Amino acid sequence: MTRDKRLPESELQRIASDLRDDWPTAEAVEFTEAVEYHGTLPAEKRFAEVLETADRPLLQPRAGVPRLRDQIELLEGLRTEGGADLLPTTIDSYTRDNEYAKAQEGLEEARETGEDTLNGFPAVNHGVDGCRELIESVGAPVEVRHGTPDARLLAMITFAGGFQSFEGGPISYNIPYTKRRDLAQTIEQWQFVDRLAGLYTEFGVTINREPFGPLTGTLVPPCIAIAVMVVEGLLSATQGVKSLTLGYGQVGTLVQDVAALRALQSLGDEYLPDDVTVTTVFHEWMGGFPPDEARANGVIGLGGATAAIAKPDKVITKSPQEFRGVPTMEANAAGLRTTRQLIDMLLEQDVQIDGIDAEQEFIERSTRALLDTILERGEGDVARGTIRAFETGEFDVPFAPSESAAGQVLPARDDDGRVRILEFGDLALPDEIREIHRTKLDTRAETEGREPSFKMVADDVDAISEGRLIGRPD
Ligand SMILES: CCC[C@H]1O[C@@H](n2cnc3c(N)ncnc32)[C@H](O)[C@@H]1O
Repeated sequence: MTRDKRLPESELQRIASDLRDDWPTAEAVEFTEAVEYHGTLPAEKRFAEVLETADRPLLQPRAGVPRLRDQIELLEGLRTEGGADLLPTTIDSYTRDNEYAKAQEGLEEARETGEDTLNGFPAVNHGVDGCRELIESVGAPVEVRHGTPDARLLAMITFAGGFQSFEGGPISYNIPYTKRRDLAQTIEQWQFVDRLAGLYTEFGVTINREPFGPLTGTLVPPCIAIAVMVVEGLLSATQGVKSLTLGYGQVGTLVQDVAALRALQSLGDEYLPDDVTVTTVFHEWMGGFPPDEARANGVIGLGGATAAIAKPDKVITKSPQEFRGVPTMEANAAGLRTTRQLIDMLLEQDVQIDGIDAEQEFIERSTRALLDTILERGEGDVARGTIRAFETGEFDVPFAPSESAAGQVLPARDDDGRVRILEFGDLALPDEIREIHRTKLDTRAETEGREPSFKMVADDVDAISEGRLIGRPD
């Protein structure tokens, strides 16, 4: 039975040795040697230290191409042309599905043709030495960004390869990313990842863990996103992780985004153990982008402005080519500079906005209601409680492809553009909270002369890519 219990070292070793059979590059992973290797890295490569000592929000893009030299060139370009403070390595989608043989084919084809045949960096195929060459060749700390439900081998190899930050979690990389993965199974697989990160930490190499805050990336109610972050943070902390960056995806409504980021930090500090350093990361809008690059820059600029007011520890930036997909280095660098411009212009201003405190209190009250139910369903065990609450629908994520989630929750924006809940399903929110959502959606319905309905949800999903925030009827 899945429990929120620290994985015994014997279990960690057994699983690691089984995983070695999954791809030949795993042979090179040797824990003690890897700890020594990390010890040779200079301070400016230590991810947690750079993040946790910064005096302003740090900027980090997403970026991943198949070949090692190209990845090095790309990351150095984003650092020097874009001003990235922290660097990513976005992993390809074959690797995310543990399809290492297909990733190998793609890598070999990329090497033959010079084409980017994969949509990311196949770190398992590059192996420990390839990862180390990458880490040594770029001028900033690097995080593994991916979307892998079973990320155990990827963690083994990238941790040994010098990476000191790793995105994802058992809910945030299951519910939004897969259809049939069993939640209990992904919780256990991520307990391995977190125990390995915890073990490196105990040997003096702090591995930063970043649960994936945006979830399905479109109109996710802040209380749901934050509840998932706290749950994944608790599961990681049990395994010995001491550096946690909780994430949140911009919804585009300034007051709600600032309130949500403040609630995220406050609830993270409250629920997670005192010896864990909790930081926050703000993902610029993860929904559909306008095709027009000037408008796309406007969306990115709003993200920068929001970050300047809310002051998260980190911002994941977007590019003006988001509508098209994977950006060029130049466009990705431009997204970094646009964000930086807004932050640098706004950061020192004393901006007072009414309504943020009230929204933050509402978000915190709603998040606590969800977390209380999860802990109650698990009789104090957050792993068990999470599984049960998803089974009953008391915990749920809108638009989730996963069969582990009921998928009954439907969000829609209120008259102010803030994300509210139209359909609750069995979500564990009490009536007085549900009433507030309904009242706010009724106000919008009155303004628009229509009933609150799924049509509002559909209109809101496309609104920003169409250049506005709320999907008002024409
Ligand atoms: C949750 C991830 C979605 C975002 O992740 C970006 N993304 C995906 N793959 C790459 C890549 N290989 N390089 C740069 N950005 C990438 C997409 O554009 C989107 O914004």
